[in-house]
Amino acid sequence: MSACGDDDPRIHGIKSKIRVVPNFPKPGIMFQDITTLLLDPKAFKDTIDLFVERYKAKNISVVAGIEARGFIFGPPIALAIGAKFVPLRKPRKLPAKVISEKYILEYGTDCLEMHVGAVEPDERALVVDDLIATGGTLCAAMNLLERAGAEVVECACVIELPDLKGRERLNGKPLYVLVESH
Ligand SMILES: O=P(O)(O)OC[C@H]1O[C@H](OP(=O)(O)OP(=O)(O)O)[C@H](O)[C@@H]1O
Ligand SMILES: Nc1ncnc2[nH]cnc12
Repeated sequence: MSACGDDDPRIHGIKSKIRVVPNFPKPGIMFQDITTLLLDPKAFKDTIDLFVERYKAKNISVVAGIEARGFIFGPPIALAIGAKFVPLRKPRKLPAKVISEKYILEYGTDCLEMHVGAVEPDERALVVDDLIATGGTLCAAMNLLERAGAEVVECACVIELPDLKGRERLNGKPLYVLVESH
């Protein structure tokens, strides 16, 4: 599911504020830079509002945000829909007992961790990040939540790189994005 096909006038404004930086952090990568979106209060608010409108009546109790850029978009969504926010962090950042999931990136490998006890069995979870590329990060995030017994209702990203076919790694779990970049 994507809002790209919608005729919501806010989508064009959001897309226009995402800066594309060629060859960062490696040759051949077209880096989608959301820091320029954050510089525009209307485009940033429109981004949050679109997610809040979609999720406010879906009975979601936990928004899980992926380090680092999911920490920008996840908390305002969580506050607006009345859900708790759970950070999914890179290794050795969380101080208490964690569960971990390794994954492969477009440009390397990494691991996500979640605090044990942050999520209760049967909670309804939304996973938030800025971008889906290969889908490895979202897949690891969903695995963490499901290992804790939560139901992942949907994943939500600002940007999808559809050419990398990340959706195919989500095992049929719905993904909602605002803009696509080819
Ligand atoms: O779909 P995938 O191929 O898994 O890639 C998507 C992930 O890559 C980026 O994060 P990155 O790992 O660069 O970390 P950062 O946000 O800490 O810079 C992005 O913010 C996503 O989390
Ligand atoms: N092209 C890209 N731009 C920004 N973040 C990314 N994460 C993985 N691929 C990316």
